[in-house]
Amino acid sequence: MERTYIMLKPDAITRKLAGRIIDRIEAKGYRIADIRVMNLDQDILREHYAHIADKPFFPDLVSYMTSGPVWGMIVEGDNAVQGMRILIGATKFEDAAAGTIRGDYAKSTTENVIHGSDSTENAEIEIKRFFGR
Ligand SMILES: Nc1ncnc2c1ncn2[C@@H]1O[C@H](COP(=O)(O)OP(=O)(O)OP(=O)(O)O)[C@@H](O)[C@H]1O
Repeated sequence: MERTYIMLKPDAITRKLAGRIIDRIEAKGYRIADIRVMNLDQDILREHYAHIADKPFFPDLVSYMTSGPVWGMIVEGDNAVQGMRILIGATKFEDAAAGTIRGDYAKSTTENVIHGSDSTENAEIEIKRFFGR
């Protein structure tokens, strides 16, 4: 059993896609072990996105991620980290395949609906960051 940190981003919530996305996660056999509605601030985003904080698109990313609440989730299952990344699809909007969550719903590379941890190590760091455990 593995766990990963998944976050439905503000556009997923305002566009009322959360139910459909959670359906796909559960249909794949994963379990939502915890869920939390949060409003993120600049400080936590600087920490979470430290690897891209110097990129030119970072200010747009912060205004997008603070534009409304996000739903943070702990998702559990076999190979959950890699499996969720496959279900989510590519970061680049134009590369996200049809049938993946981003391929079907993302409107741009920034407004891309969902986040998933990229390694088991980062999953544990992110779960601690957003759930404190
Ligand atoms: N070239 C870009 N232009 C605009 N926004 C970008 C770009 N690259 C990344 N982003 C935004 O920053 C987020 C984090 O980028 P990262 O490179 O960590 O991709 P990711 O691991 O697929 O995404 P996430 O960490 O959200 O799961 C992306 O999900 C996207 O919202």
